[in-house]
Order: sequence, then C-alpha cells, then structure tokens
Amino acid sequence: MGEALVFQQVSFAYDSNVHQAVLQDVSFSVKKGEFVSVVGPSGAGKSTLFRLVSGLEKQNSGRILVNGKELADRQGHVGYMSQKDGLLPWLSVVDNAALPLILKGFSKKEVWPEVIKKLEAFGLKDVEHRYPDELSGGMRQRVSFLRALLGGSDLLLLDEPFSALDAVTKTVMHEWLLDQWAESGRTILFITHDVEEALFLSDRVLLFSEKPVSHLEEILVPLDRPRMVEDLKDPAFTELKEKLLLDLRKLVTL
Ligand SMILES: Nc1ncnc2c1ncn2[C@@H]1O[C@H](COP(=O)(O)OP(=O)(O)OP(=O)(O)O)[C@@H](O)[C@H]1O
Repeated sequence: MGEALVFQQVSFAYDSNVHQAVLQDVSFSVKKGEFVSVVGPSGAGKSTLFRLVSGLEKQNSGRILVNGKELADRQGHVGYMSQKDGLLPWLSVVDNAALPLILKGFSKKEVWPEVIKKLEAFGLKDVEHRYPDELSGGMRQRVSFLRALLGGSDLLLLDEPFSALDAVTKTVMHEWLLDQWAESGRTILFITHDVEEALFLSDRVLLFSEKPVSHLEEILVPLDRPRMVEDLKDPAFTELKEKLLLDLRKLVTL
C-alpha cells in the first residue's frame, strides 16, 4: 500500500525559542488511504506538525517523507484545509473552488463545467455564483474541501475544519467527509480537540502525550466502515472515548 507520510526522528524548535523544542525525535507514519487524527492539549504542537508536513517550517533534524520522497518544496504535494475556511471573499464559490486549477494555468472556460458538476455533487447546486459570505458555515467548508481536493494532492491536512460549526451540521459533515474520503481514496491527517470526532472519523488517533513531544501514542479505532452516527453508541466506542478523555485530562495543566 505504501506510506503517504513518514516522520523519521524529526526534531523541531522555533527560531524564536530554540531552547524549547516542540518535537524531539518524533517518528510515525501514515499509510496511503488512511484517515488519522491528531489529538492533544492546546500548545502541544499539532499545528506545528502540519506546518512541517506542508513545508512551511523546516525540521532541525530527521527526515520527512511525503509519498516516499523527501521534497524540498512540498507545495502541491500536500493539500490544506483549516478551521477558517480560507475562501477568498472577493471570488465567487466556483472561482474559489477552481483556484488551484487556475493557478496551474488552466482557463476558467476549461475548468468551470467540471468544477460546477463537483459543486453540485457536494450539495452546492445553485450557489456557484454566490460569494462565500452568502453561504452557511457547512457550505463554506464543503467549498474549501473541494478546493483542497482539486489541488490534486494525495495527502490532505485538515486543521480543525469543523470546530466552528454547530453540533448538528458537524455530524452531517462527518458522514459527508467520510463519503468523500472513501470516494477520493486520499489520505487524511485531521487535527481536532474533539475526541468523539477523532474516534468517529479515524482509523487511528495519534495523541500528543508530553512536551516536547517525543512519542505519539497511537490508538486504533475498532469500528468497521462505513460508519454511521449510531456507531457512537457502540460500547467499544464509548469505552475508548472515556479512556482518551481521561488521558487528555491528565495532560492539561492550567
Ligand atoms: N510562529 C511561532 N513562533 C514561536 N513559537 C511558536 C510559533 N507557533 C507556535 N509556537 C509555539 O509552539 C508550541 C506549539 O504550538 P502549536 O500551535 O503547534 O500547538 P497546537 O497543539 O496546534 O495548539 P492549539 O491546539 O492551541 O492550536 C506552543 O508552545 C506555541 O507557543
């Protein structure tokens, strides 16, 4: 199957704080097609991990391999979607979604029909020519996810994409995301503070369990796929959730 992402003994400290490493000899890997969540207390280094994967920061030592290659420039190899959907307010929905293709040099005329078809499949029919501030939060996140998909990267980094959504929309988005993930065959690395979300979505959860992080604790999620909201009542699921919440609580210092 192969590895989408490999960290080999990666250490990293911000220049402004060289004496306090964020990561210390961290090793882990994510298989192609896997859905892995990253959970940990605030300030533990989750976003830093994403910044390293996407190449926005450079590790001080160790190796980071994306699809088996150590790349100097990972732009275009890693897709990114954040809590703030990052849509450009002056572009229409279709122009926002099509942006990665336009940046690659395609013309609007070439890509619009396909992008509009995809927007329809994402439940965004008839809003193609609206602007982001005219959409609901869930709609905006779907446009943002489509833009990440159209970037073409096999590895998608999702940084708390649903944390600003209400509970019901969030649940709907979870099932929707799992459908899109299954259909696209992409690899997803997902940051969240929400333990239930992490367990519901993922094959594995990686827990930042110390500072600086030198070991990511790994939790395998024993649920079959496809998953549905009813699975949240499964005793194996609730037991795991309680355990993970307790583990996290121990790590939080005020
Ligand atoms: N640009 C930066 N320069 C210096 N230090 C930084 C920078 N960004 C983050 N840090 C520090 O690195 C550590 C890890 O931060 P990071 O944002 O990765 O944590 P996080 O787990 O994503 O937190 P949260 O869950 O609150 O988003 C923190 O101590 C933070 O203060």
